[in-house]
Amino acid sequence: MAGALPTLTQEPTYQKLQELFDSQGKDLNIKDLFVKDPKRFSKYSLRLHTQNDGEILLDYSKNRINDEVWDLLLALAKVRRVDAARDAMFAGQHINITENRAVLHTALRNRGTDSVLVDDKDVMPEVRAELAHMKEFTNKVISGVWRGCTGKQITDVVNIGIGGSDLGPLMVTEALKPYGKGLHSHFVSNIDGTHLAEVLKKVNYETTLFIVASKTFTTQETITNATSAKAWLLDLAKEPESVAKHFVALSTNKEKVTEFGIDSANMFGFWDWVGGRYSLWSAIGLSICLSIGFENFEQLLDGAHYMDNHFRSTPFEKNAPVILALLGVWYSNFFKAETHALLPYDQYLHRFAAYFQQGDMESNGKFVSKAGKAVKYSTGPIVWGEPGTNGQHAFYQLIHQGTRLIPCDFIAPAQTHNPIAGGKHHKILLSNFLAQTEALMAGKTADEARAELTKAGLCGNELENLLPHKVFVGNRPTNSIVVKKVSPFTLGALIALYEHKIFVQGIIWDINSFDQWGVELGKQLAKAIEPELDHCNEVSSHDSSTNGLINFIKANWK
Ligand SMILES: O=P(O)(O)OC[C@H]1O[C@](O)(CO)[C@@H](O)[C@@H]1O
Repeated sequence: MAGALPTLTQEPTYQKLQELFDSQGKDLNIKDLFVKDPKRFSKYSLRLHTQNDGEILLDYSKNRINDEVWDLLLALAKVRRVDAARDAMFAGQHINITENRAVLHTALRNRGTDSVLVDDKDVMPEVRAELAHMKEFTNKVISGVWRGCTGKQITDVVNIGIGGSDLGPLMVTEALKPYGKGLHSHFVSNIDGTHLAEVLKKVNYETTLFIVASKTFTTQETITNATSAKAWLLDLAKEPESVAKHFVALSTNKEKVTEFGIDSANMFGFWDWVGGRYSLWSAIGLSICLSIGFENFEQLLDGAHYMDNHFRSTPFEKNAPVILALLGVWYSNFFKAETHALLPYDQYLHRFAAYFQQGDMESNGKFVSKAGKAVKYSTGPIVWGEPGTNGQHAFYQLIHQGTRLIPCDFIAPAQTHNPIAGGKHHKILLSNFLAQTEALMAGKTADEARAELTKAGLCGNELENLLPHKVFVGNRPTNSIVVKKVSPFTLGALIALYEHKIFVQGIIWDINSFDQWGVELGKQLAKAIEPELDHCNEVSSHDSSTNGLINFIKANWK
């Protein structure tokens, strides 16, 4: 067993990177680098050949890196033993140390014949059995064999879950709408009664299937929403037996599912080695199956498996997740970038950034190392984004001319599912994507701006006053990921690409990317406050702000 690693900032390769950053890295200009090296695009881009859905292009040439920086970043991945950590994950070791669990969402999409061992037991037979159960159920519902309590065919599916039990299924269902099989999908996550109430207004109890998705089956929001949905059904259907026709559960907790009143025959299971934010590949993906059909769900798994193999077997310099991770480290730790934008140029991917807010921020939003020591460097960035071109008309001003450095990933499909107006919309969309990455990189100099203003007829003070506002400093880094089309396969590959990027960063930062203790404190305090809202007396047990807020609400809410 190799010895312990030094803390990241004591790592000689990290220190060399710091020196390189100080001496030249911080001043690298992407536009100049392109002028100096006509082969920059081919050097800093990758084409991944998939078996059936075309190539995936990753262009990372518009970054503030040169060969020296890049070699050192690749060396950093090596000295931080990313390869050993990756192999430990795939081998089912208990890398989630604070919960003493394996991390094996990759087993859920292990499409080969290999066994995957967790504590010396091959988990693949159970994984395959659960997939078979999902397939059987999906086919029954879509074909109309499974019927509601009055004999009518199911038309609407309501997934009740939150966090990983909501965001993944919702994002994928939206992304793959063109593959829909005709059922209407709805998602209820928020404890705010409005969320459930608005969905219930749209559905008919006779034709609605509720999927209660919760790994633990103890999450307050989900159990409260599911209980209210069950009461709504029973109120209309009158018969307790109707629950069996209209409720299924996705969980690791059989006991709680039964306690809730869902027959274990209508339960789809998974395992503690599937983290919530990595669970869309498990039974948690049932709402995806019902939306796009089981074959397409399998394609999604195939795409992720393809990326798993790429991550496992490709040298770091050609390894897409490693490349994205290292670029993120370069900007977070050396340029001190605070955020990272995900900008899909595809309306179907409108929940992609929201999905990876949990994927990234719940994984890498940690301030202590695996050994429990406070780290002295930045870890996970703030992840955000909206689809293009909406973002352009909202926040791109700040990306282009603000005072902060915001590395951006642009994601675009070469083909659209909706080539309306003879493909005009898609052509405009793609032109915007291409123009944005070019503009962010190249900027506009004062001379260029001056020439433009002069051409427009401005001169004298008027020109001089406007000039500084028209300058774009450029040199804003972007990655571009282009797929042939957003298909189940390419989407699966894209999601796995980001999952592994997050993994690699967690290894470099020496944090546990697989727990989420940071969500617990608020939950604990909410439990204490809830009964206080019922008391008639004013509350005085908290700080004066919290007391003031509670007492104001109590005085006004009825
Ligand atoms: O699936 P469950 O157990 O209801 O948990 C939902 C979500 O709650 C969290 O534990 C905390 O937000 C997430 O990690 C998880 O995805």
